Amino acid sequence: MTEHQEFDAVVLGAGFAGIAAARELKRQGRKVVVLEARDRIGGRAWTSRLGSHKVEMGATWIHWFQPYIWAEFIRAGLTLHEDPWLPPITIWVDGKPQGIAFERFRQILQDCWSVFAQDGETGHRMELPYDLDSLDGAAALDDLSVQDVIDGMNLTPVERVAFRAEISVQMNALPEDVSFLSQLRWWSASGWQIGLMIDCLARYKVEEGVSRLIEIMAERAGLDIRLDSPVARVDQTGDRVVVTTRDGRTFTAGRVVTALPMNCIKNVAFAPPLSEAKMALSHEEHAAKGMKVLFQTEGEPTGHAIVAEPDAPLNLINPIRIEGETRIYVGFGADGQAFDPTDLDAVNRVLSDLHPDLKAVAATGHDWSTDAFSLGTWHMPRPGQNLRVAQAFAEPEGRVFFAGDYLAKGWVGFMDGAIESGLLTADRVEESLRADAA
Ligand SMILES: Cc1cc2nc3c(=O)[nH]c(=O)nc-3n(C[C@H](O)[C@H](O)[C@H](O)COP(=O)(O)OP(=O)(O)OC[C@H]3O[C@@H](n4cnc5c(N)ncnc54)[C@H](O)[C@@H]3O)c2cc1C
Repeated sequence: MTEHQEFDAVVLGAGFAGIAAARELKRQGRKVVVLEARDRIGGRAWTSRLGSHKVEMGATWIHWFQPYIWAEFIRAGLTLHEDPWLPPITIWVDGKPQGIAFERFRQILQDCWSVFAQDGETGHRMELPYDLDSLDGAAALDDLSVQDVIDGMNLTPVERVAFRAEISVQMNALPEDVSFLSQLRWWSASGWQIGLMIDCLARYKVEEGVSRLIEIMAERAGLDIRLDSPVARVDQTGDRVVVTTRDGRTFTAGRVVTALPMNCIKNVAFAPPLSEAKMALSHEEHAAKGMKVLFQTEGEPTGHAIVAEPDAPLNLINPIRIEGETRIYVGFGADGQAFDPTDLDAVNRVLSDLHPDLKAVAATGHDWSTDAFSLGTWHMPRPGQNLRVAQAFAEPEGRVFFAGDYLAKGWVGFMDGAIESGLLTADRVEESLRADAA
């Protein structure tokens, strides 16, 4: 193909960060194009189906504590769905299942989190979620792993399983692979209370689906989006940047917004090359490469919630929709390769090890970790990566700017953080385009 076009800005990636950035720039009167590798927008937010039921393969839950996504949800005029609370919980401790009441489970988590994040006499370890720069001893907190801190806690066997399982679900990774600071940031953003944190992370979702939400954002802005357009190269020459797709089309602009997942940046050739610090982070990747499976059961009298150690193929399952005799469950595990979530037999082998009465009649999921356009699930910094990401991506590289869930000041690894980053980056791009004209 020989297509060649001129723009004020080219945005790479049509996830929430890219769509928010493109919309903002278009509102400033800029000529913008969005180049998206997939045949749909939304990136890691993708509403699909399990039989006749709508399910979220990626991003799901939103909350009014997440100001950017909440504003979009309200403006879009969509409907809130509340997921049911946990049914009777079975927790696996020392290889044996035992029942635990939800209130007791929640109290264990609150107590463990309070010790973990050192509230009480010494105050919260991180008071201001949006202010990493002024956090005393941030580097030392970032260098610790979640497991390093758990090792210093004096936990009973039940507490240990409950806390490690819950925090592994949040991280979609093992506790030894994730920075302590990553989880302090989440705890701080959700008001230092377990009830609020559960509400923020896994209670309310968009009935029509997150795909519909981002489609409304793009449609209302009238964005020029080119699907099936994976970007191969970004060349900065003089005062222009030339973006080349894998099929040879070129798009020239004054600025480029790279709104790709951090893990995918390495797969685009930049000339001049990006800083070593940026490339090193993209090659190291963040830690979340876990499992999300959705499955359907029929005719269960009460339903099940199951909690197991992080190294189990699934360490938390819970029903998220009940319609008559039908239950739709979600399950999470730290290893995205543990089994194939689209293979019903494989799913049922895993479920039967967790509870003899659990049998799925349909199942689905998406392998985000080997998907070349995500290479992971939600952004989850490894030890040391929170500060390194903030430093490495603080400045653009010439005319190439960066946005994504990994660059949020607040909700890192969320749709909210992706929008926050897209908006702030668009402001910086606009400022620099105006400086050109001055
Ligand atoms: C299983 C799962 C569960 C999640 N649960 C939640 C949740 O409940 N709540 C929540 O808020 N968040 C959740 N998230 C996280 C959320 O999906 C992300 O934080 C957010 O969608 C990231 O937006 P983004 O724009 O930064 O990146 P992305 O959505 O990944 O967008 C980047 C875009 O770049 C495209 N791209 C990649 N490479 C190229 C290339 N070479 N050329 C062109 N385009 C390219 C991709 O296809 C993609 O569309 C979840 C994610 C997953 C995977």
